[in-house]
Parts: sequence; structure tokens; C-alpha cells
Amino acid sequence: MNSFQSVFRSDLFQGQTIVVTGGGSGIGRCTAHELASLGADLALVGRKIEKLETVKAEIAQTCGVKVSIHSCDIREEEKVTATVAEILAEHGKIDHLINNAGGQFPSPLSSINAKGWETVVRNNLTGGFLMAREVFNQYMVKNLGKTDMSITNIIADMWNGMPGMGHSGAARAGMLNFSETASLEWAPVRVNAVAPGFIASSGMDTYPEPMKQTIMQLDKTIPLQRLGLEAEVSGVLAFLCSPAASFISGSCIRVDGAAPNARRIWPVGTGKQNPVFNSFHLGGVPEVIQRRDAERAGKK
Ligand SMILES: CCCCCCCCCCC/C=C/C(=O)SCCNC(=O)CCNC(=O)[C@H](O)C(C)(C)COP(=O)(O)OP(=O)(O)OC[C@H]1O[C@@H](n2cnc3c(N)ncnc32)[C@H](O)[C@@H]1OP(=O)(O)O
Ligand SMILES: NC(=O)C1=CN([C@@H]2O[C@H](COP(=O)(O)OP(=O)(O)OC[C@H]3O[C@@H](n4cnc5c(N)ncnc54)[C@H](OP(=O)(O)O)[C@@H]3O)[C@@H](O)[C@H]2O)C=CC1
Repeated sequence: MNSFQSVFRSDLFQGQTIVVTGGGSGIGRCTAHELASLGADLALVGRKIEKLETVKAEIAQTCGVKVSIHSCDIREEEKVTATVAEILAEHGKIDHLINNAGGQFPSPLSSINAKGWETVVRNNLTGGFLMAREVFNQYMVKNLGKTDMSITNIIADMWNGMPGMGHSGAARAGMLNFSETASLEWAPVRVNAVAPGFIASSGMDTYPEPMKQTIMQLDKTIPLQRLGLEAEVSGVLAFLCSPAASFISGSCIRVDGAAPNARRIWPVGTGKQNPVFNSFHLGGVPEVIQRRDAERAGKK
């Protein structure tokens, strides 16, 4: 019995092995559940082994796929090399890598010291690169053309900058460019990025309460008028591993409810609830045109 109700076919990833970093919580945990429900064997990677043990036990209750767990800080090169070797020893193959592990501490740029900057860049750029390089070098390069393989890198909706997140935004921008270059150098392995916007994931629980409250109220500025769900990211990750995405590489899929499209010049949304559009619908004339017409009339 599968507990996760995926929109995809239940045997979609039968016989495939998928590595999910950060699989012990939030989006990574949800992705692990969805992929397992679709028949994938999984290798879950994270720093805290207890979190991974819990997810492994949850999956064991609902489906019979093989799940291995690996304690590894993705910022440590030797550990990453050894972990990928360990995964291959256990599973014999890696069809897809989902580079999801990441995170940062909020801070204004002026207060970030070199160690803090490097910590976050290593967490959100170097670590993902190391995982991808090892999976490619140790397995994928030896199996090019035999089967569809992919690497998906989670970045974040921090386009045009995000106050308090300068170190992370810089790292995510780097990860996008890395994905684009890898899609060229490593083809036919497909390499893509996924950029979530504000997702109500358990990862948000790591933020202080006032910041969490502020984030929860962001729904008013998001055109879809709500935060995203973990499963709305995991569905896209499953899609990118699937044959339905076999001609998608070097791309970035945004999962953000159109948040970056809202320029905040006037309220988002159309129709009766929006006073700006409402005035157009009612044939109302914006103030500036009324003034211009009045001035012209006065000149006659
Ligand atoms: C001001 C407004 C901000 C608005 C914010 C909006 C937020 C919306 C963001 C939406 C997009 C992203 C969402 C998500 O990512 S959800 C996931 C959430 N989860 C996390 O981010 C948690 C992950 N964080 C961590 O795991 C750790 O903090 C991290 C890996 C980043 C660092 O852990 P590590 O143990 O490796 O490092 P240390 O704690 O030893 O720290 C090393 C140095 O880093 C500096 N540092 C660390 N924490 C802070 C801090 N809170 N403030 C300032 N500096 C910090 C510091 O230099 C540390 O060295 P020292 O301890 O020697 O000083
Ligand atoms: N939620 C959101 O709104 C958004 C999230 N994102 C990104 O999506 C990804 C998942 O986030 P989310 O699920 O929300 O948050 P979580 O904090 O729940 O997930 C992050 C996971 O990454 C693991 N991790 C972090 N650093 C390392 C490391 N150095 N080595 C190995 N594992 C690590 C953590 O496990 P452990 O502590 O055991 O190491 C944790 O399970 C992250 O990259 C996040 O930045 C991007 C945009 C928005």
C-alpha cells in the first residue's frame, strides 16, 4: 500500500535508484515519500542520521522499496566521495540525484563575516557541486546513453536579491549557472534546477517566530494568494526524473505561485477585489488623464 497519493503512475520508477540529499525533513522528506510511492529505491543523505532513520521507518510502513541512509555533511569533499561510493556499493546504480540539502541563517550583508559567508556558500553551492560531481564521475559518466539519468538542483526564488539572504542568494545564483554548464558538459545526463518560492515546509520551523509570522502573511503578495506545499515541489522533482521530462535539460522550473511576477506597483489579482482593475472595468478614468484633459480644456 502506498500512503503518498502521487499524480504519477505507481510503478514509474520501479527498478531505479534515486539519491535525495536533505531527505530527513521538509521538501526532501516529502520527495522521498513520493518517489518511494512510485517504486524508486532511495538513498537518503543528511547530517542528522536520526532524521533519516525516521523517514526510512515511515516509508517502510507503506511500501517495500529499498531505502539506505547516509550521514554526510555535503560540504566535506572526502565524506561526499565516500558517501557516493557507499551508495553505489549498496544499490549498484544511481539513476537520478536530487540535490535538495541546503539552508542558511538570515542576516543583513553588513553583518556577515567571512566564515558565515563561506558556511552558507558551501552549504548551497559547493556541497551541491560536490554531490553532483561525485555521482557523475563515479557512476553516470560510465553509463552515458544506456538509460535516462538526471541531476536536479534545488535553488530558491531569490531573483533580483532578497534582503537578509545575500549569502544564500549569491550561492543559489551560482548553483543555477553550475546547472547550466553541467547540462552542456555532462549531456546526455539532464541537469536542471528547481526554484521554490515560499513553501510552508517544516524547514520554515527553523526560523524565529516573528519571521515565521511575517512569511505566513506573505500570501497577500503572492498572485496565487497562498504559500506553496511541500508536495507541490516534490511533484515537480518527480516529473523532472520521469521520461515526461526527457527533453528538458539546462532549465530552471519555478514553483512560486508567480511571486516574482508581482511587481507590487498596484495590488495583485484581477476583478472586483482589485480597486485598480475595478476602475478600468467600470470605465473609470485614472486621475492623471482627468487632470490632463482638464488642463487641455482650460487652454481652449
Ligand atoms: C532579515 C529578513 C530575512 C528574511 C528571511 C526570509 C526567509 C525566507 C527564505 C525563503 C527561501 C529559503 C527557505 C529555506 O531555505 S527553508 C530551509 C530552512 N532551514 C534552514 O535554513 C536551516 C539551515 N541552517 C543550518 O543548517 C545552519 O544554520 C547552517 C548550515 C547555515 C550553518 O550551520 P553550521 O553548524 O555549519 O555552522 P555554524 O553554526 O557553526 O556557523 C558557522 C558560521 O556561520 C555564521 N553563522 C551561523 N549562524 C549564524 C547566525 N544565526 N547569525 C550570524 N552568523 C551566523 C558564523 O560566522 C558562524 O561561525 P562562528 O559560530 O564561529 O561565529
Ligand atoms: N521552504 C522554502 O520555502 C524554501 C526552501 N528552499 C530550499 O529547499 C531545500 C529544502 O528546504 P526545506 O525542506 O524547506 O528545509 P529543511 O531545513 O527541512 O531541509 C533541509 C535539509 O537539508 C539538510 N542539510 C542542510 N545542510 C546540510 C549539509 N551541509 N549536509 C547535508 N545535509 C544538509 C538538512 O538535514 P540535516 O540537518 O540532518 O543535515 C535538512 O533535512 C533547501 O535547500 C532550502 O534552502 C528554497 C526555497 C524556499
